[in-house]
Amino acid sequence: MLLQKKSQMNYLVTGGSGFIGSHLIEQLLQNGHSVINIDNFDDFYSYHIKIKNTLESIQHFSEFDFTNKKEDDIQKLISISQSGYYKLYYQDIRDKKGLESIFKNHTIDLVIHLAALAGVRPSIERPLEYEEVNIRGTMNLWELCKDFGIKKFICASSSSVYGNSKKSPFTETDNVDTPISPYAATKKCGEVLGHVYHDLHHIDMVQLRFFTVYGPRQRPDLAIHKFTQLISEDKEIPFYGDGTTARDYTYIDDIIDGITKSIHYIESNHNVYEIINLGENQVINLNEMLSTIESNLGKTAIKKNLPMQPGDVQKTNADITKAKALIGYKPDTNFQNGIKKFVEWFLRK
Ligand SMILES: CC(=O)N[C@H]1[C@@H](OP(=O)(O)OP(=O)(O)OC[C@H]2O[C@@H](n3ccc(=O)[nH]c3=O)[C@H](O)[C@@H]2O)O[C@H](CO)[C@H](O)[C@@H]1O
Repeated sequence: MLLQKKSQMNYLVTGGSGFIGSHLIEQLLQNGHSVINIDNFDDFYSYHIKIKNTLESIQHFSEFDFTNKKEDDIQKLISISQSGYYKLYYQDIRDKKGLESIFKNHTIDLVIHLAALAGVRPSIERPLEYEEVNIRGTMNLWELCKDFGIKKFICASSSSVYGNSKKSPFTETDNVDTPISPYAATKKCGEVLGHVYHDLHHIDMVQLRFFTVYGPRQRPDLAIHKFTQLISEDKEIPFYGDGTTARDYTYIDDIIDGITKSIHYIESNHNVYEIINLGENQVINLNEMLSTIESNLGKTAIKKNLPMQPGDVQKTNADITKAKALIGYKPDTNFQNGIKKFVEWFLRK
């Protein structure tokens, strides 16, 4: 269980049972802070994975006996995870009343908002739900920050806001008026509305543009995890396009470094509104990504070639000059090492 350390700050993390959130909470707790986790255990992927993420984030390593009744399992998780330093709320950010009772019960120094409906391609099927969660849900949090006087907010944005920009690498001052998926548009909208709350209500804000994050606990729908799973089961992988689409894949430890440095930055400065790219500034195409996984697994993929998917951008590449200069961001995981660590985790889990 948790180390009982002196608490320094009270952080509210939304989406704290997800991939990035659970790593962040683990780090914050290890640094002696108190954390409130709000997560709705959305069925975008199995709640079992989110329960395991949560337990790992609080360093609870005993077996969890799943009843396979979601509500019961989550209640059990809540009862074993609560401590003086960690509180888990099974709560949807669309439900403002529910959120309000949490804000009433706690003194919160800073919100780190990671909860979202993620995934570019599913957003084309369910655009209204993406709007409800990613825009209205986010506004609910800002409304409550306004009402409860919470002045520090870090928000997850995405490299997808750059759309099919031909300019490379992408800098924060580039025009991002041409997103190509509902998901990307909701993230851009979050940046814009966030500025309104900063300007009108003096909420200091950092918007982090994450570039396709991977590593242990990666979401199972993201290509690196999905390919690794399918190859290991000798199943076909859906391979979109001709293999030339490319991403600035970012290792989870570097993202956590970027978030914790953003926390330090926002806590030490006033009147802040910043958009910051968090990537590696390293472009890997789909062919290279696949061959790196294959060589780490010691297996060859069975490829099912499919057309490029609507909403998918051709290439991403983060200019991280601003992140380095402003917050001291220092990513240091190259793709080969990152995949090696990911596959080791995958084979262990
Ligand atoms: C450029 C962009 O929008 N990036 C965002 C997007 O990740 P991505 O869409 O970049 O991540 P992904 O892992 O889904 O896809 C990576 C690469 O794999 C390809 N692929 C994917 C799945 C599959 O079954 N077969 C296949 O070939 C896909 O075409 C792409 O070239 O969404 C994430 C959240 O969900 C983050 O917000 C990323 O910043």
